[in-house]
Amino acid sequence: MSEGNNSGATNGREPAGEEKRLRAALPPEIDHRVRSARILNGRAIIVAEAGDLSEAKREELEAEITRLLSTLDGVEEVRIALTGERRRRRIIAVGSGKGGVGKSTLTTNLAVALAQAGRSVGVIDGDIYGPSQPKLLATEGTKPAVEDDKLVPLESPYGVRVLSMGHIVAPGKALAWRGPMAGKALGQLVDANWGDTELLLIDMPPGTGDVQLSMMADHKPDGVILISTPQDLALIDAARAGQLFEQGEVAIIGLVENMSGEIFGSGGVEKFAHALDIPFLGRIPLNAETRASGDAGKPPAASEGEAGEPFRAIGAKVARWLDTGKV
Ligand SMILES: Nc1ncnc2c1ncn2[C@@H]1O[C@H](COP(=O)(O)OP(=O)(O)OP(=O)(O)O)[C@@H](O)[C@H]1O
Repeated sequence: MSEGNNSGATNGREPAGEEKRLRAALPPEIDHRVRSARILNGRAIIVAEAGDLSEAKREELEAEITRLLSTLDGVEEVRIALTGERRRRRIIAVGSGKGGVGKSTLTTNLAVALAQAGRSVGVIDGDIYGPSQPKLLATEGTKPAVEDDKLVPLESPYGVRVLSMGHIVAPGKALAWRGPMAGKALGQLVDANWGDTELLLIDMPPGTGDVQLSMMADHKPDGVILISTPQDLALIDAARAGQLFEQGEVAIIGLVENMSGEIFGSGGVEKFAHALDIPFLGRIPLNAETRASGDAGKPPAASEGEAGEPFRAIGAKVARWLDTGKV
């Protein structure tokens, strides 16, 4: 299938430029499926991944690509090859050393930002003892259905599916659970009927306890994002959490600084990331709107405002990591 150097003859454009031009005509939710795009003698040839799609959805995808590319200059015909390979669902854990550093807020908003960029994303609230995703993703008080012994994730209003222990057990009840039981409960959330969800973000409980260990044993994440505030103590704990994942051979996608600003300072996390040779993913300022919209179940990443911007930027890096293994 490699005809790299004789493609792009049309209009004298470089092949790389042609690929860019074709892909730019596709919305992100289609573009991220594209594995190659080129023009050969007026014919646009697109290879796209569709293993996770039903037959009807594959046809829709083909029709949409054809419709969008047919209008481009120099494209007389569109040929599409859909690869049937079913993509494996990816799991990314969001972890921190300390509680209260904004791990849940990051998980929610990252999920929303990635969903808006066309990914099919689910959130699992791994914080069995203090679940916050039902509130953050506006699904409080809703119970998931069970089909064939599996939980059916809830659809949040933001295009992200979600499952939390908070949807299943009465508030406070899980507090009495011992580690192994909590680990098992988390396993049930991961093994739920996630359908065509391609990415699961797991809001991990803080620290390095039993739940983390059983997660590594049973549902090893593909990567972990660590979050910390700029204070030294939080950073030291974050490094410890990072070590646990590293020992489990889970890739560290990078470190996020939260609550940057006058109170906690700014930039400390980036320096720390460099020192540990971990990619730095970005900085989320301390922002009253971020707190208020979290409490109201309206993630900032769901609207166009400034408070959503850092999450979109981090989301773009995570998307790159998913596609290329680098941020
Ligand atoms: N950048 C920010 N600006 C303002 N408030 C924030 C920011 N990030 C998080 N918060 C607020 O800080 C509190 C703790 O955040 P969050 O629940 O996301 O942290 P966590 O690390 O998940 O905590 P826990 O370990 O308790 O689950 C919440 O009230 C949240 O709204």
